[in-house]
Amino acid sequence: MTAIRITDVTLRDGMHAVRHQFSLEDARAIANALDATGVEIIEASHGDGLGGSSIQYGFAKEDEEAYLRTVCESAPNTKVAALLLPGIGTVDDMKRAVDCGIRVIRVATHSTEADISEEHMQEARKLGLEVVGFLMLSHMTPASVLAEEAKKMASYGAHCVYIVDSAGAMLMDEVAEKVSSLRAALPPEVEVGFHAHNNLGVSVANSIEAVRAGAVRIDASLAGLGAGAGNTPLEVLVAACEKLGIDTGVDLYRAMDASEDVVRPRMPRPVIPDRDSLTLGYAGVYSSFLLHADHAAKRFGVDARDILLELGKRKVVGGQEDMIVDVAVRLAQMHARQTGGAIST
Ligand SMILES: C[C@H](O)CC(=O)C(=O)O
Ligand SMILES: [Mn+2]
Repeated sequence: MTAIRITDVTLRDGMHAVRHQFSLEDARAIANALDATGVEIIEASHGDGLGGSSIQYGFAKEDEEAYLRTVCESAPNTKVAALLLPGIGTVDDMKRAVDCGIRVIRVATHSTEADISEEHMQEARKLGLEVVGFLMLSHMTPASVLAEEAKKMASYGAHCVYIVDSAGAMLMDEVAEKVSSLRAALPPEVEVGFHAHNNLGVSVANSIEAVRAGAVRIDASLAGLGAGAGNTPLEVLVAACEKLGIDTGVDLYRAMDASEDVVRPRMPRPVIPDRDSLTLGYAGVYSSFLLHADHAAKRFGVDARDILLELGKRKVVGGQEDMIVDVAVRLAQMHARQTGGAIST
């Protein structure tokens, strides 16, 4: 029987969907419920990883250490992971996270920039952490280049490297091609993982396709809570895997109950492919730009879809959040020129 290892990202990617406003009480309740499901790893941190709480990415409600400690204490049977984007989070942030109890670090870079993960991965290995590489916005990068980037991460000490569909822009054939390319390029002891966003409504299908192509680690979140139209819904993935004879180690009823009773009541808006989140997948834009684009659209009186389409054309990557306002202002100026009106701010 095929077996996969699931990492739940409700308390990290889900933070984007709640503007990083989970309280310690929310963290406790969700971590507790996840612990009971049997999921192997829970990722927790600001949506943009350690050190992400800032004017650029949005301030978190709670202090980072208090948040991590709460999750670790509330999930005693589960390994806790933190995300780290070099340049946002530092080696010191990682050491503090280890003091709080994390056992896995996931180091994320743009899919052509694995080299900036070297220092963080080597330090993580010295700290005895399980090390995962995260190649973000993988839809922008050809399979052969992703394989070379993944090999760099493996040489820095990664135990696993992920294809990350940050924009939810990939369909099944592309997932199969890119996951197989990593599987063929990496040493057998280095695992391949897959992280989906549901912007085109195919996160579960893509995740299954990834497993068929050789991925053994898959990300998911309760009720799909995550950036854009969310991540692969954990409970749906588990049900689909059971039907296909894929062992996830997760209790289906407990995952359903955690989703329904603990996470859905905490969702400020439905996490679905609506007109704006669908545009992310269609245009190939980083899912965590959604709420920033919605905010800029309201502020400058333009359509969020026009902002996202323009960002897609410009191939904007994570860290360029300030471009969202830039594009919104330009669209508003264009509109004002055409109608003879003024720009609202
Ligand atoms: C920082 C991003 O939210 C990481 C991630 O989950 C993705 O790229 O997708
Ligand atoms: Mn994500």
